[in-house]
Amino acid sequence: MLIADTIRSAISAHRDTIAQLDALVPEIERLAKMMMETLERGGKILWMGNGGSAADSQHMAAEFVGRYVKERRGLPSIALTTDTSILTSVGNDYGYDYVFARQIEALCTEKDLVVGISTSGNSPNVLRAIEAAKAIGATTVGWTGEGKGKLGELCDMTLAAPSKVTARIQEAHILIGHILCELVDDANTPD
Ligand SMILES: O=C(CO)[C@@H](O)[C@H](O)[C@H](O)[C@H](O)COP(=O)(O)O
Ligand SMILES: [Zn+2]
Repeated sequence: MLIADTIRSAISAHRDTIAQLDALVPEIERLAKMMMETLERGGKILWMGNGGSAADSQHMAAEFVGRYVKERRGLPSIALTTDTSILTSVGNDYGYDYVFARQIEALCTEKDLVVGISTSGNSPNVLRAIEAAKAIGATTVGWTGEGKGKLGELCDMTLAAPSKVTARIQEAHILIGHILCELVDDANTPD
């Protein structure tokens, strides 16, 4: 394929995926309300994922703790993907499947909302952490691709980006994340 065709093909697939997000408006609105309720009751928002979804987790926690656009108080949110000492010790001593679950056990309360980001919906370390969060009584949310995977069966709610391609799914996830930031900003700033 010509290089320009590869570029156009990626842009076109991205556009198709993003265009289909209109169907998710009610679910995005529902998740925004769940996040606002979590923060109002003194809970925090925890994020996890692997690879690009680890980067998304960190990106989202930074938007909450720092700021998105508007000036507002810092909002409690933690990416479970960042502490290399925890990740390597838990990975080394218990196995990679437990790197997020152990942090959930240590940090999560029933007031919290836990977001597991997995394009396949089947990453074992994310699944184990969601199981741990459910055992604690926290609210659980999955961001997946269109297949939803096992995460879709486990979580209280799932946002399934309408694509089977990891990169396109990730691109939809970060748009959804930014929309959520805007809604949470609006709820935490005076008119
Ligand atoms: O960013 C990408 C691909 O775009 C990769 O790093 C990707 O996130 C990794 O392969 C992940 O391990 C995939 O895991 P998951 O989304 O299926 O849970
Ligand atoms: Zn990627």
